[in-house]
Amino acid sequence: MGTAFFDARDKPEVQPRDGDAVSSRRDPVKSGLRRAAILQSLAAAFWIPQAALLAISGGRIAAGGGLQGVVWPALGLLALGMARSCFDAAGGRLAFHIARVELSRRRQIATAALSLSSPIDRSRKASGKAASIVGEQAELIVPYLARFYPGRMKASLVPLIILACILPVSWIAALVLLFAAPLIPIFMALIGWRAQAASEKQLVATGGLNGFLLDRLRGLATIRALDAVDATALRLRRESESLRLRTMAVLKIAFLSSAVLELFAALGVAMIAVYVGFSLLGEIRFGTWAGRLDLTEGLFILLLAPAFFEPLRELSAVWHDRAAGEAALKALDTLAAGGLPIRGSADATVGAVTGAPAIRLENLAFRYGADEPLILNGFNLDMAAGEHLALLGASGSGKSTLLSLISGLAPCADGRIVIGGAELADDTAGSLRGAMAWIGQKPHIFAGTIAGNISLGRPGIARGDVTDALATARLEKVAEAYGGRLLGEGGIGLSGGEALRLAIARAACNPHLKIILADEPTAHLDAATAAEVTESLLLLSRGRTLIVATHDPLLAARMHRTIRIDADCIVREAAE
Ligand SMILES: Nc1ncnc2c1ncn2[C@@H]1O[C@H](COP(=O)(O)OP(=O)(O)OP(=O)(O)O)[C@@H](O)[C@H]1O
Repeated sequence: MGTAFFDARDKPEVQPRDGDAVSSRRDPVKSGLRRAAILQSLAAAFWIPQAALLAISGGRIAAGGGLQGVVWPALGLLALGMARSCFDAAGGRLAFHIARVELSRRRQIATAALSLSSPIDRSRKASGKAASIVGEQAELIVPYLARFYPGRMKASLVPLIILACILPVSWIAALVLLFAAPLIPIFMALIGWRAQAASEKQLVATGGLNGFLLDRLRGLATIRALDAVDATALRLRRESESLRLRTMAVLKIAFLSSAVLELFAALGVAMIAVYVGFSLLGEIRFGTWAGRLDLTEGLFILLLAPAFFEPLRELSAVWHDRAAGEAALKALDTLAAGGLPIRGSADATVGAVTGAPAIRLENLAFRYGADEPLILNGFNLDMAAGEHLALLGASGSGKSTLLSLISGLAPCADGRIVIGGAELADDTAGSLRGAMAWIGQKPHIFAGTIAGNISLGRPGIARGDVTDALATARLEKVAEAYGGRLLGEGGIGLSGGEALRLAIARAACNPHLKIILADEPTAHLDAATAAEVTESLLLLSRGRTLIVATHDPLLAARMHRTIRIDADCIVREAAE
C-alpha cells in the first residue's frame, strides 16, 4: 500500500531562513565549508611571497646582478607555486564534496516529505514540477555552496592581507585600493537583490514549463480528440517564451555584475600602475613612508594590485550562483513543507496483522483542509473480522474519503479507527497498511510485462506466486496470449477490466494481505466484465476483510452486508 521511503521520524522540519542559507544549515556543512575557504584563501595568499620573490628577482636583474642572484628566488617561487596549487585543489575538492553531500541530504528531505505527503492532497506540487525541482534545480545548490561560500570568505580575507602587505611599502597605493575595493561589493549587493528575484522567477518558470509539459503529454490523446492541439501549442509557446525572457533577464544581470566589477577592478589597477610608473620616473615623490619607491617595491605593488581584486572578481563570477542556489534551496524547502501527510511510514513491520481483522470506526470526522467543510462528521461503523461490506451512497457522500482514512492516507480530524484491536495511529499505520490492498478504478499499469507488473520487483515473490495470482484474478489466458510481450505505458494493450484484474493479481501476491479496500472496482465496465471482476475480487477476499465503495447493486448484493452513507453521515443498513 504505502509508498513512503522514510520513517516518519525523518519527517523534515523546514529550517527557518534568515537570509543566509549557510548559517541556518547544520554546523558540519558550515565548518567544512569554512575549512575549504581557509585552504583556498591560504592558496591565494601564497601569491604574496611569490610576488615578493618575483619583485626581488626583477630588482636584482635590473641592478645588473646577473642570473645567479635569482636562482634561489626562482626555486622558492616554484615551491610556493606548487604549494599554492595543492592548497587550492584540496580546498576546491573539500568544498565540492561537502556541497554534494548537502545536496543529497536536501534531496532526501524533500523526497521523504513528498513520499509522506498524502496522494489525496490536492495541493501537492504537480509531478513534473516536483521532478524538476528535485532533479534539475537542486543541482544549483552545488555551485552555490562549493564556489560562492568559499569565494565570499576569500574575498573578505585575501584583499585585507594584501592591503596589510602593501601598506608598509606605500600608504598611497594602499589608500587607492582601500577606496576602490568597497565600491565593488556595494554595486554587487545592489545587483544581487535583483539577481535573486530574477533567478527565483526563472526557476518557477522552468518548473512550470516542466509540469505543464508532463501534464499535457499525459493527456495528449484527449487534447487530440477534442481538437485542442492549437490552443495547447499556443500555451506551450507562451510558457517557453516566458521562460526565455526570464532566462535572458538573469543573463543580463549576470553580465551587468561582471561589467561593474571589471570596470572598478581595472580602474583600481590602472591608478596603482600610474602611481608606480610616475614614482619610478621621479615625478611623484610622496606616498611612501621613507624616501622614494624603488623598482623592487614598485614591482611588488604592481604584482599585488591585480591579486587584490582577483578574489572579488571570482566572487563576481559566482555571484549568480548565489541567487540561483538560494532560489533552489527555497524551492526544495517549499517542496518539503506543509501539505496533508499520510499517517505512519512504509518501512514498518509487515505481518503484524494476523488473520482477517475486525474494523471499528468511532465518531470519525474529516475535512480536507482547515477552511474546507466536514466531509465526515461523527461517523460510526463496526465490521466483524472477515466481513465483506458494500458501502453505498450518493456521489460525493465520502465513500472514497472513508477508504482513504481507513488506509491512513490522511489523518482524521476527530474520532478513531481500530483495526484488529490496534488503533490506527502514526506508529501503527505503516504495519496496518502493509496488510491492506487498495483496488481503485484506474490502477496504474507500467510499461513492461504482465508478470513484471504483478510482482513489481517486490522481494520474496516467486514465479509460482505470480501464476497463483493470475489464477485468482482469472487473468491466465490474457497472460498466456501476451507471453513475454510488453504492455504499453499506462496499460495500453489491456482492456479496463483486464487492468483491474491485474490490480487484483498484484494484491493477491501480497502474503500479508488481510484487508481489501476497493473503490468502485466495477465502475465503467459492461455487465459481463463487471461480473468477472466481481468474481476475481470475491476470490481474493476469501478469509479477508473487504470494504467496497460502489454504486453497483450486483456487486453490493454479493457482500455480507450493505450500508448506505447519506450526507449527514448517518449509516443505514441498506434494504436487501
Ligand atoms: N483530494 C480532495 N481534496 C479536497 N476535496 C476532495 C478531495 N477528494 C474528494 N473531495 C471532496 O470530498 C467529497 C467526498 O468525495 P469522495 O470522493 O469521498 O466521494 P464519493 O462518495 O467517493 O464519490 P463518488 O461516488 O462519486 O466516487 C466531495 O465533495 C469531493 O469534492
